[in-house]
Amino acid sequence: MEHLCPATTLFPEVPLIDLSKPDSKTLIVKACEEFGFFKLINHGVPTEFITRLESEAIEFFSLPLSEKEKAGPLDPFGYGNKKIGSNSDVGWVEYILLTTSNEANYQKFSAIFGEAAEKFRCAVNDYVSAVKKMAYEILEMLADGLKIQPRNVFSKLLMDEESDSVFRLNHYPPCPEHHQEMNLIGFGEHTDPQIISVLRSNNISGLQISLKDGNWISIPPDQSSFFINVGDSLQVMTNGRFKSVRHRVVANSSKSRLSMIYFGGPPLSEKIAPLPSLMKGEDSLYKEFTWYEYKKSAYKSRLADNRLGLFEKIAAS
Ligand SMILES: C=C1C[C@]23C[C@@]1(O)CC[C@H]2[C@@]12CC[C@H](O)[C@@](C)(C(=O)O1)[C@H]2[C@@H]3C(=O)O
Ligand SMILES: O=C(O)CCC(=O)C(=O)O
Ligand SMILES: [Fe+2]
Repeated sequence: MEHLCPATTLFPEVPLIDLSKPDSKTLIVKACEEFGFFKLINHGVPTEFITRLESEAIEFFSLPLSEKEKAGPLDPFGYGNKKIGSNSDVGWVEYILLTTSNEANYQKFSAIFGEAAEKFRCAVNDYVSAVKKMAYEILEMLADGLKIQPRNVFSKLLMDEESDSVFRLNHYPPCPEHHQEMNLIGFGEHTDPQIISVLRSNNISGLQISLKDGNWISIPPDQSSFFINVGDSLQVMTNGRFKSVRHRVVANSSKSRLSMIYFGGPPLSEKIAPLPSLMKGEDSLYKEFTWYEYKKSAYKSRLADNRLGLFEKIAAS
């Protein structure tokens, strides 16, 4: 099990974006360049969708393990416990992974919940639809802030019917005492492979992000806000101008953390390459690849690996 370096105590403020303010598109660009991460308020996602999904998730994670396991094994969707991915990564976490594009996932849940599965499905659908809309808006503000056209250059990839997006519910149970001196990892450090991730958690701490200088900072939780991560694909599309943020979750000693994350990805056939309008005579830092190729390689990697390294023209040191 991984040991953690302590998070620094002196840290810069994580950018706070108020979607209702007119200057937010410039601030979003700055946040994506400096941190690859920001906190979002006045987001427009109805609180009712958030609380309904949260109670459905609590209900599910409170079931006996033998019941929850009926929604497994991960293939790669369904219920997972401690194992993350298929390459020996583990964390103090249990979770549900779902595609956002087809309903096949839910068959596993019908087997356990019967008719109650429909309630769960509706709660996920309402929440994901609202969060997607907000993600489109952010991506369009990013295009405006970068002064590139068309303004749907990023958002159209998530809007596409073939968009390969994922939704995840993570539950981090309190970490038992005999594990505490291990400084237990809930979810090990990594970057998200997709374009953008939209994270919402309950009021329990644990999320940390890595700054450019390699120091880790703890992100105070806020259940009424969202946290946005730049993913590897957006890093490539901006030719490295935006950085995908390394982040991790530390297990809490006494309370359960619950998070819900929408990972907005492009269609599998999409070429992921720097946008010509952002290159201004520069060379691409990356070799050409499709999202399918990147994803295939990502799923063979360990959680903490630098997955983009393989696709950089000058190999990462
Ligand atoms: C170890 C792994 C888990 C992961 C697939 C991978 O091989 C490397 C990337 C991991 C990650 C991180 C962000 C998301 O949580 C996730 C669903 C994704 O798309 O990439 C996970 C993958 C997973 O848990 O299956
Ligand atoms: O659960 C969290 O707060 C973050 C988890 C995460 O980074 C992920 O699932 O990719
Ligand atoms: Fe992540």
